[in-house]
Amino acid sequence: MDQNDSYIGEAPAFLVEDLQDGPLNGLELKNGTCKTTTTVGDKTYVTVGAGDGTLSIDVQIFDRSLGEWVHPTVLGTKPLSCKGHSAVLCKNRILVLKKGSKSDDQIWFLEVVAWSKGVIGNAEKPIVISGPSGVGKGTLISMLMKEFPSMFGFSVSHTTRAPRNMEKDGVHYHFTEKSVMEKEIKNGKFLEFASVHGNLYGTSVEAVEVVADAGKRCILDIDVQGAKSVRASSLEAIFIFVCPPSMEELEKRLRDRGTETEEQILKRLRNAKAEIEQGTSSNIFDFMLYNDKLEESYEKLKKLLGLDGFVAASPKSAAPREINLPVDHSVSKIDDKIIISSGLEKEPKNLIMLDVSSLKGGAPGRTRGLDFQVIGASLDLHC
Ligand SMILES: Nc1nc2c(ncn2[C@@H]2O[C@H](COP(=O)(O)OP(=O)(O)O)[C@@H](O)[C@H]2O)c(=O)[nH]1
Ligand SMILES: Nc1ncnc2c1ncn2[C@@H]1O[C@H](COP(=O)(O)OP(=O)(O)O)[C@@H](O)[C@H]1O
Repeated sequence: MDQNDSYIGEAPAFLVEDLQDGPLNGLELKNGTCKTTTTVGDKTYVTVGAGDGTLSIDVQIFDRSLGEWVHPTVLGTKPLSCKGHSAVLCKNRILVLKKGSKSDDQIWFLEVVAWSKGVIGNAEKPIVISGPSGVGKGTLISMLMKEFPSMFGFSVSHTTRAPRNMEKDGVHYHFTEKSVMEKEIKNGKFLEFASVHGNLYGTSVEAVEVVADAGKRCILDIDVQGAKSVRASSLEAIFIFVCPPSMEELEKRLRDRGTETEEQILKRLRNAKAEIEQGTSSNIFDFMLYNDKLEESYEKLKKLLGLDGFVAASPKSAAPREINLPVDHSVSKIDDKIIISSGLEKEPKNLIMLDVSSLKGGAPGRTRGLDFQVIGASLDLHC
């Protein structure tokens, strides 16, 4: 087997020799340019990349107390292939710097053991909107997205229910077979999922990441069980519960929408009572929004989100700053600062100082709150 061809669970002899020499935090192994080791307690995490840029980064764990390799289940979306990588331990997570990758794909965190992409700066909290079927969640969200298209993005859920006439796969939902979705749930694809009105619904980690990566604030339309799961997750969000003015009005809206069978309407109305009870009595939600007169409710929603008086055409907040990571580099750590220096001896030393003191969020999702400073002139910095 080639030295770059090791798989999780298989321990090439040279690697074991390297590992038994003692902790090698963040150093690249002498025998394998694309493997890095980081020791956390008894375990040495070996991140294995490919030198030829064709394989993605894998994780192997060597349990030093047992002298054995452990087979890890690694959650989260894996980083794509790169031309090698560096690794350094910080704040109980392993910071992985990818070489030769796009500027928005260079920094990753391996959170023992789940991947989360490192993003410079802070994004606004996602918004979770819940409420009974027919109360007007979709209508209010559409109004918001229409008025502020560059500010908000919709988290496209997966569901096993059949599409309605006007619904498009990948836009309103990812319409999925039950067996496929159950398998994906087991594989850790979902941030949350629930059985609602007899069908499975779930928010994939990717659905939220895609919106955040586009620099937009994510809106999730999910039921109360889903909101409860998100509350318990690492995703920090604002939770809004939409209430109908009365059960009669809710029934009227559901019937007038004309998208459900009589059986489905009755099921949704039965479930609405429990949802309203839970939504209004639990501590899950930060705000209650009574959707009586639509225009008034929409104005209230904008106010909750600090958008009243906001001019939609005004320029977006400053674009995120990007690091231009030198392909050849070495990494060291002083307190909460990671020092990345250009590895080329002939070139003047260029330093990037990555500040990890304000890290927020994490797997599954994105680790935010990174800041950096460039010390040295010749590194390209896109601002
Ligand atoms: N937990 C969870 N609930 C979801 C998700 N997507 C949609 N829902 C909820 O499922 C319920 C039914 O949605 P849908 O079939 O589109 O019907 P509608 O609410 O009448 O438009 C609603 O309460 C949605 O908020 C999801 O990803 N997770
Ligand atoms: N404030 C309101 N007053 C009257 N009808 C409304 C109001 N809000 C929404 N509707 C209508 O009620 C129906 C259900 O709204 P919808 O947004 O699909 O609900 P949900 O997404 O919560 O299931 C739609 O036909 C919509 O046009």
